[in-house]
Amino acid sequence: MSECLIHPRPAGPGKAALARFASLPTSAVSDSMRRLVGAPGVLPLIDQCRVVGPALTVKTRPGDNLVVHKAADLARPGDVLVIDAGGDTTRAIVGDLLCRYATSREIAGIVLDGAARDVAELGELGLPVFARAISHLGPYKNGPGEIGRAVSIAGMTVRSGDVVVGDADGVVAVPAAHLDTVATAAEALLRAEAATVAAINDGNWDRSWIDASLNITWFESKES
Ligand SMILES: O=C([O-])CC(=O)C(=O)O
Ligand SMILES: [Mg+2]
Repeated sequence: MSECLIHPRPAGPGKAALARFASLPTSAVSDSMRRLVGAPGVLPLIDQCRVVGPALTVKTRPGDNLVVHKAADLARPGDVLVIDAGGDTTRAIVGDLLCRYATSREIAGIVLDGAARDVAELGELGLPVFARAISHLGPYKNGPGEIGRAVSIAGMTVRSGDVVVGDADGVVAVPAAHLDTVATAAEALLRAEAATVAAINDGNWDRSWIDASLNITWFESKES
């Protein structure tokens, strides 16, 4: 027997707060948090990887997934399992069976600071899985671990109840206390970017900001 600490869950985001993130890209969300929050290197393993949902955090011993199975039993429909496996990439922490079970429990996705396997089957299953690496070496099932405490995913702190947004660019977690502020900023950013796209398409994107920010020295070429 090994230890598994299980912390109480926070209330989590309301439906309206979650809905605001449904179509926001990760890039706009992280830009709206001063470009300081992200999990570089934790990337989607399958195509069409888009997930939004409250985090249920898991800290597991690197190379071992016993507590991840426990967390899959405790998760609520719509949760994203956010697993800190210490960034270890030698052994897969999740694979086809665990992901099938997660899907049967309506878990929305998995974010893993570690490795996964059975990638072909995961593609067929369609569960959004984000991981640092792929490894065919399987996990041990001995524990210990912890469920529901703050974890670190490639340097990004995630707490249970934070909103996880994942897409083709990776994953970002928005602290539960800042959901409305970040969503409002991201929505404004998307409106501004849409205006820039229109200007590019019309051939009139104002480029004066580049020279305004640079102290340029031009060297004459010999030919001139
Ligand atoms: O053996 C494991 O626990 C991981 C795995 O491959 C699966 O869940 O299919
Ligand atoms: Mg497997």
